[in-house]
Amino acid sequence: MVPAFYMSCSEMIEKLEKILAQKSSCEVDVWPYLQTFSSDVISRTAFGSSFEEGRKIFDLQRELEELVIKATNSIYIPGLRFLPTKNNKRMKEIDQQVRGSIKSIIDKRIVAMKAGEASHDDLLGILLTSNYKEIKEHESKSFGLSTEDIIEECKLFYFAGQETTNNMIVWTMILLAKHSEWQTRAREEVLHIFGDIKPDIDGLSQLKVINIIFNEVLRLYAPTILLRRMIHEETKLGILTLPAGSFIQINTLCLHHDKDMWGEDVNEFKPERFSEGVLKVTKGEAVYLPFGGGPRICIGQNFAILEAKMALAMILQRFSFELSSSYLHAPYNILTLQPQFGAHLILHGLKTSVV
Ligand code: HEM
Repeated sequence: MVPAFYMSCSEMIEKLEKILAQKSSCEVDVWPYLQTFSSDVISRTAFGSSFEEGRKIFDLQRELEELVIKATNSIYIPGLRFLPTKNNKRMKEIDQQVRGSIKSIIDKRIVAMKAGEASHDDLLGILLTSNYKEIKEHESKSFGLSTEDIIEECKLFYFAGQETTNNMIVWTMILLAKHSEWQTRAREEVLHIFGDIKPDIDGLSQLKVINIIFNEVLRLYAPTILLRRMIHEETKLGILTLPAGSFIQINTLCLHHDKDMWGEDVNEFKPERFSEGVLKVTKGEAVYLPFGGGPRICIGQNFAILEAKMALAMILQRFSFELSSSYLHAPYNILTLQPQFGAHLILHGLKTSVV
């Protein structure tokens, strides 16, 4: 996992350094670079050796996501989604291409697995190996996952893990660009722990300032702002009685911006509120849910935090940054909470040469 984070981040840094070239500073919209970074991380961890094929699949997934966003933003006409419009045809085409490509990777892996050659250290390898064992144990294909299930798992992994994590990193960069004192503190911590060497897992787990910065970023700009639940039995909630079968939505954004809970400075960026831990500030109440809660809590939260720490540590080692005058602050929620017009920052190259 960590080598995948490092490799993908090095590629991103290289591109940013090329833009800076001989200049000491320049304006860059960092948002697309962060999107490619988190997408590459997921391709590498999901498909390992089949990374390049995975990357193509995820490019298609991203195109599909943009078409879904376009459809969501247009006027709702009942039944429109069944008509053969240009958008609908392309969405169908992409879906078929994605399924075909994942299936071809799976087929190749199964052949390699049977010949004892497949790698087991990526998501696909782990899924296929455990599935193979399950089917073998029960001597029946009705156990384990079908190829369709595995395709869906790979797609879910991308949707759940890519956009959310790059949202978190992009809002962190925007907030640190705005609050230079926290950017300085974060960089001091990174340089104190890693100096100019490559970040490793032990060092990443020591990053305390960056931890509280992430907590505050996830409070102010939680990437997933709605949690959905179906109630299975009649439930009392305060003065309400909710019948079985009710569908409820919990708005994380409202919880995270509740003055009664967080105080008058609720809308301010103050990472120090988390300095004694999440439990202390929430007093044990379920009012901070960036990763959801209960049995369906996000399974990728540690993955996401580690990935974001690697990215931020490497960025802070190489660049300082501030908001550009062309940055427009417009958080908008389309599947996840994104900066609508990108993240235009002025990057300044630092003189550290990291190995
Ligand atoms: C900052 C990054 C992330 C945020 C804010 C986030 C947030 C969430 C939230 C709010 C949920 C719903 C939980 C609930 O209903 O209680 C969720 C579910 C999920 N997340 Fe994440 N996530 C992030 C990163 C990731 C990553 C990197 C992965 C995979 C590598 C991932 C995989 C999943 C999966 C598979 C689920 C569904 C779990 C289930 O239904 O049992 N997430 N995430």
